Amino acid sequence: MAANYDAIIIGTGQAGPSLAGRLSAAGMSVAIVERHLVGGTCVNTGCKPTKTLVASAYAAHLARRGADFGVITGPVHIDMARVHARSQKISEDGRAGNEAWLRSLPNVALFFGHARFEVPKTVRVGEEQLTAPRIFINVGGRALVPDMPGVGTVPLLTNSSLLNLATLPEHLVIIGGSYIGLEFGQIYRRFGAAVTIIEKGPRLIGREDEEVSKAVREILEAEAIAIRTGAECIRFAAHPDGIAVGVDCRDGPPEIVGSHVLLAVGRVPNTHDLGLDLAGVATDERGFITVDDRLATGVPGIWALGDCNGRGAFTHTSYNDFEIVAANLLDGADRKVSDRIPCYALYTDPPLGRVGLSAGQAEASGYRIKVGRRPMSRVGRAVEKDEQAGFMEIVADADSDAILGGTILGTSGDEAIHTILDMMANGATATRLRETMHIHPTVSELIPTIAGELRTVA
Ligand SMILES: Cc1cc2nc3c(=O)[nH]c(=O)nc-3n(C[C@H](O)[C@H](O)[C@H](O)COP(=O)(O)OP(=O)(O)OC[C@H]3O[C@@H](n4cnc5c(N)ncnc54)[C@H](O)[C@@H]3O)c2cc1C
Ligand SMILES: NC(=O)c1ccc[n+]([C@@H]2O[C@H](COP(=O)([O-])OP(=O)(O)OC[C@H]3O[C@@H](n4cnc5c(N)ncnc54)[C@H](O)[C@@H]3O)[C@@H](O)[C@H]2O)c1
Repeated sequence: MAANYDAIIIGTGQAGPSLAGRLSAAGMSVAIVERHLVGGTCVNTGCKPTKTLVASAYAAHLARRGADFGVITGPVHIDMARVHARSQKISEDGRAGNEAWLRSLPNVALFFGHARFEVPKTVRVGEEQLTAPRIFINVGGRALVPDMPGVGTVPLLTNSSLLNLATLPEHLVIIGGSYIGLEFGQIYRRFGAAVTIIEKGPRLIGREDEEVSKAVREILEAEAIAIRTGAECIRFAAHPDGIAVGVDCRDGPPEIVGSHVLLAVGRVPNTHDLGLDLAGVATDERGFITVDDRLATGVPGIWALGDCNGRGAFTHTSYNDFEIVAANLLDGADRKVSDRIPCYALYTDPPLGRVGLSAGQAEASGYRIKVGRRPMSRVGRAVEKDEQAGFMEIVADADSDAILGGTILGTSGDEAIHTILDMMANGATATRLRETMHIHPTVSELIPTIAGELRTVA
């Protein structure tokens, strides 16, 4: 006999649990299913443990730089067991908190097991058959392990298995020069490992403008992280000293030998084993569930939220998906994915905060733009903290004065970028931004100044 609910949620990532909370508060009965750890990627193998490691790595970096600030310390040692235990504890506390909260919700049943559709409104979890008129899919994704030569013949790490390591790799070779690769690369270099980042594209974080890629590369190279871009013939083989990574067919040493190798070449959605065909739910060629602007699939009563719908790949986009679906279902709203302004941060040190269009993206979209830019070496707060790497940039429409986007690669860039985001969300012009008084001394206080220095790009 099938157990009937008002709603079924598959996955406890960044959208599912909050949605369970809203549906429960609205008086609905909810079954929420998790096959592994409550909290999903962000809490267990993503944001939370990595940002904890970023904080430990920053502490190590600052300790080594003590003399720059007149603070004389002894030699710096990293206790990897403690570093690891700290990140695990913060992750575990997050998971336990999420799980306890879910269990406390009235009319919400938490099932552990792999959920799979049998027909459009019925899901099987082990021996249980669950039925509901509304089903929300929040199954997230996992690390992509491409079929590169040598995969399967040597041990390769992903973000999940690297986070289980409580010891320091002697030489960590990272394949992929984007978010995961760059964050882990700087973290482990600061813990004392030799680090090589290998990117197949011509530059790091290839979605960003060239100036950003170049500045990030300089920041990492200044910490003695080796970087190889344009690596076209990546292959793996066992080596007496670890793992040999073939990196090039053209120039540079053709092979790099590492003690450990991390694959950071993107993510795949967890949609292949959900029985989506039995439910009639369509996916694209990469496995992302096809949704409309309100996150509904083509099957009435089934929605997809978070990384599995391909409309975002961040914790905040998944959470925003929850807000959109909940507002439309329960508050009579008409919220859409296309209403949100893209924003994200890369947690290197200094971090990269990004919102809206970059200068390159705005030009490619056909805008006539005006741009203001200032190096962090001309931002008082950055000078006082002696963290002067990077730059700040604002892009506006030269015709309408609308703010199109911003980039802050610099100390506190992940926070200060919200100044631009919130102005954009309110439809403010660059002139309004220029006229808004900010607090001294902050990184954000230079944003109005830059808005006053916008120059039209010929
Ligand atoms: C190393 C790393 C660092 C990151 N850092 C950041 C960051 O700093 N900031 C940021 O915004 N984003 C970051 N991200 C991305 C962020 O973690 C994800 O975008 C976010 O977790 C996606 O959430 P989600 O709700 O889509 O699903 P997930 O969090 O992936 O959760 C999906 C859940 O569904 C479960 N599940 C899957 N299939 C089934 C099934 N058939 N039955 C039952 N349960 C199932 C899974 O076990 C999982 O618990 C990072 C990611 C990684 C890998
Ligand atoms: N700070 C954050 O918000 C944060 C942090 C970590 C992860 N994430 C999320 O996790 C997702 C995955 O991150 P990611 O860095 O793995 O993927 P990504 O898709 O951002 O980048 C993958 C990189 O690997 C390169 N690449 C692909 N195939 C390759 C190959 N065969 N050899 C060498 N390089 C190759 C690509 O050119 C690209 O630079 C991102 O979409 C991001 O949203 C976010």
